[in-house]
Amino acid sequence: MSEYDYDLFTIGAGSGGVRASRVSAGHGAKVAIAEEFRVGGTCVIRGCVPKKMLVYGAHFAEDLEDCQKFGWEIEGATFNWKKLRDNVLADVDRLEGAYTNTLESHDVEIFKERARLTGPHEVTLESGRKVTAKHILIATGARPRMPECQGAEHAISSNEAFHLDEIPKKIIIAGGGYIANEFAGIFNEFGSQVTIVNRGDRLLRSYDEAVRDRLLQISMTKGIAFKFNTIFEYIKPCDDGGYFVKMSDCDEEHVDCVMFAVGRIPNTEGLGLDDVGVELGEGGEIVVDRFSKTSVDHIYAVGDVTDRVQLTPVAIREGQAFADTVFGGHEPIAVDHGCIPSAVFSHPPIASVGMTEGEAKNQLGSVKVYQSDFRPMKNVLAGRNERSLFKMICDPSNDKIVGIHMIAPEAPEMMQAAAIAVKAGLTKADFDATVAIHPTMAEELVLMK
Ligand SMILES: Cc1cc2nc3c(=O)[nH]c(=O)nc-3n(C[C@H](O)[C@H](O)[C@H](O)COP(=O)(O)OP(=O)(O)OC[C@H]3O[C@@H](n4cnc5c(N)ncnc54)[C@H](O)[C@@H]3O)c2cc1C
Ligand SMILES: NC(=O)c1ccc[n+]([C@@H]2O[C@H](COP(=O)([O-])OP(=O)(O)OC[C@H]3O[C@@H](n4cnc5c(N)ncnc54)[C@H](O)[C@@H]3O)[C@@H](O)[C@H]2O)c1
Repeated sequence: MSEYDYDLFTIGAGSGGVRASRVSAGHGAKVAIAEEFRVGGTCVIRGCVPKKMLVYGAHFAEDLEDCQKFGWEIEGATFNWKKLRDNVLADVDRLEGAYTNTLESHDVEIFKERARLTGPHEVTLESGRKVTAKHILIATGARPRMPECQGAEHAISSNEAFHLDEIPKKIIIAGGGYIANEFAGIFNEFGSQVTIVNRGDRLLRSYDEAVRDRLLQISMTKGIAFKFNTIFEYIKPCDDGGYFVKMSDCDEEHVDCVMFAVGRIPNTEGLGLDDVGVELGEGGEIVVDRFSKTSVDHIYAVGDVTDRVQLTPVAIREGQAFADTVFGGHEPIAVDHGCIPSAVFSHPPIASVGMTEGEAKNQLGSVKVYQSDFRPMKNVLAGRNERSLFKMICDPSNDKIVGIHMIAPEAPEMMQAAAIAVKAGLTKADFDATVAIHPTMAEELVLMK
């Protein structure tokens, strides 16, 4: 008999926590998990999944415009936001059920309540119940950061964007990263007048400059407005509805909605981490080693709460590696955080793997850049004046590809395959040796000059 109630207690049933718990249970561990909101976490409930469905929904606006050049007559087509919203939310309910079933079918006990540490091996649940575990995994994710300005409480975050009663006629989105650009595309396609307000001077800081510039130019052509180096002074409710917003160096504006998308803060407050000696970093994130172990030997942390790379597939890998390391009888497994492909589901989307041209120049000194700047065939017939851009960055000393960057329809779908080649260390010559699939956009990958 173990001296503990469980071999593993996981706090947070999101991407990282669910994977870690299910796999640990599969390895034979007795596992329980606590979730204070909904099983599935950010990605499933109010992140990647419902966001991508809205991106699909929004894209029909352009398809309906473009299809007319392809002979379709669509008179009378209208958009019903509430129908889309409710269908998306219903699918989220379905997915929550599927995640719950997965845990239950692996005999993971689910506590649908908040949990916190009250001793090195003790977890106390909201209901007051105390349980003990040999190992504890913190997988509590992150939450939207809400900047401090007068009236900030009137703004929404991405959490609320999925539940709006109406699409705002006019919306200001603060931020310039993933969420701001994705939701700007969504709201713009649904007919909102969108302004992105960024504190800094550039969008999507970690992406290649040429690709970022292309998104900015296309977004502006679509009607999205941008303000850079601008900060909020106040947000005041207006008696007739909506809000008056004052930003630095701008006149007061009236909008229906303000959304903050200025980064996410790790959920570490009120967890009792200090009391048991778990070290936190400057941003409140849990400090971990290569194996996701915290400063306390039997306490681990994975996913956004560690603020390494805030992406679902990374949280899942960290959860899997933890489970295999602690309960799978493997040698300790460290997740490789190098060369992680990523995408921004803007309109059009961006996708990237490896170093940007700037990063490669800093690291390698000189680089060889190949490029393809083209108008996709579908856009030509549709009369849509939107050009796509592919960039390949190579190390001139050995021809190895160190980065690929794209902005194009379906760029994330193409990038997943291209990223395998970059991760495997292939060269420009390997791409040149591959016959194109014609006519596709992806063929530009093997035809870059
Ligand atoms: C709008 C949006 C869009 C996104 N789109 C993408 C995308 O397209 N691709 C991508 O890869 N990533 C995307 N992300 C990021 C992705 O969602 C996260 O990186 C991922 O969900 C992190 O997983 P996690 O397990 O660390 O945390 P989470 O999934 O956030 O799970 C943490 C869970 O812990 C629970 N919890 C917190 N504290 C406690 C407590 N004390 N007790 C009990 N439960 C607790 C929370 O309720 C939550 O369910 C997006 C994020 C957002 C916000
Ligand atoms: N497609 C995806 O994979 C995807 C989608 C959404 C979110 N995510 C993850 O979630 C994380 C959080 O997304 P995010 O968009 O909130 O953050 P982000 O880190 O991508 O971008 C934050 C932006 O806000 C700006 N900013 C900061 N403070 C500001 C202020 N007070 N006023 C105006 N602008 C301000 C920053 O300059 C930056 O451009 C991302 O880093 C990403 O890891 C991923």
